[in-house]
Amino acid sequence: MIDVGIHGSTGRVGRLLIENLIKDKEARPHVLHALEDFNFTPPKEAIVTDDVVELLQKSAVVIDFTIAMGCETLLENALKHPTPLVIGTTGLNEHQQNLLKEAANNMPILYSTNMSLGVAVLNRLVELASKSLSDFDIEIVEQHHRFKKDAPSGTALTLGEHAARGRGLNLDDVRVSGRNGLIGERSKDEIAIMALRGGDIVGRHTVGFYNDGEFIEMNHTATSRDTFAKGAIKAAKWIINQPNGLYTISDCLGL
Ligand SMILES: NC(=O)C1=CN([C@@H]2O[C@H](COP(=O)(O)OP(=O)(O)OC[C@H]3O[C@@H](n4cnc5c(N)ncnc54)[C@H](OP(=O)(O)O)[C@@H]3O)[C@@H](O)[C@H]2O)C=CC1
Ligand SMILES: O=C(O)C1=N[C@H](C(=O)O)C[C@H](O)C1
Repeated sequence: MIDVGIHGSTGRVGRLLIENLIKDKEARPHVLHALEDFNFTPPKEAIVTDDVVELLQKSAVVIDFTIAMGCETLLENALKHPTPLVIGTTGLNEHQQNLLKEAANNMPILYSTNMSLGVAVLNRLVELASKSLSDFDIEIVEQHHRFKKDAPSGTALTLGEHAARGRGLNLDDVRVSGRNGLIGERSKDEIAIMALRGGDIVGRHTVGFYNDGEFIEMNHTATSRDTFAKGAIKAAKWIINQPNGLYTISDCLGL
């Protein structure tokens, strides 16, 4: 039985991780890290703690769905207490992304801004389309629920990175985050990533390739957060058998 630790246990995804792990035959929710009280009843046999070191020391693998600062704390402590990690938290800044790469020298880490198979495939399709449709303008729109704290979504940024890579570009050099006022004509290489927030949208991403006389739009819509929880649990079972390094859900899915 794989003893799974959850960082972000009281969250929207954390709760689903617990619910799925309770039903799992190979893994169990063993250590639940929580800063605030649960708004549901956690499994009585699980260890509940606010100590991230205890979380790392008593888990065979830790799954993190928190916020960027929480993920940073986990990574800093994991450097001293190496443990296989599955990280889904988005909105990581440059320092936190570098910390992730440093930690991956000491333990296997799977980091994905989206744990669904559908988005993993969409990333590959976007990179191919970007390369093949070299004269098409690329625009990305993401839609999420009103509670989402970071923007644009990590998924949208990853899609943008694949689109840029398809044209030999660096997303940081060509990304447009908003348009307002007399901004002039659109440049050929720019890739816009726009965020919409409202309601209970789980996650919807549209990548459009627009040219004179025609356009293509590729869309992924998540209709249940369970998709992400199931993907993360699959990743947790996989990462514990990997050598130290930084992996994505595509590695786990064999894409
Ligand atoms: N990769 C993927 O497939 C997906 C990624 N995500 C990402 O996962 C993250 C969480 O999403 P979601 O579950 O909706 O968010 P929630 O706000 O519902 O949950 C966040 C969790 O993090 C905890 N937390 C907050 N601050 C800290 C901290 N400093 N240290 C430790 N824990 C902390 C909260 O605990 P408390 O309530 O006690 O403060 C809560 O349990 C986001 O970054 C989101 O973008 C979401 C879905 C899919
Ligand atoms: O916050 C969310 O809900 C989600 N966040 C992830 C992201 O930022 O891409 C993944 C998914 O879209 C849901």
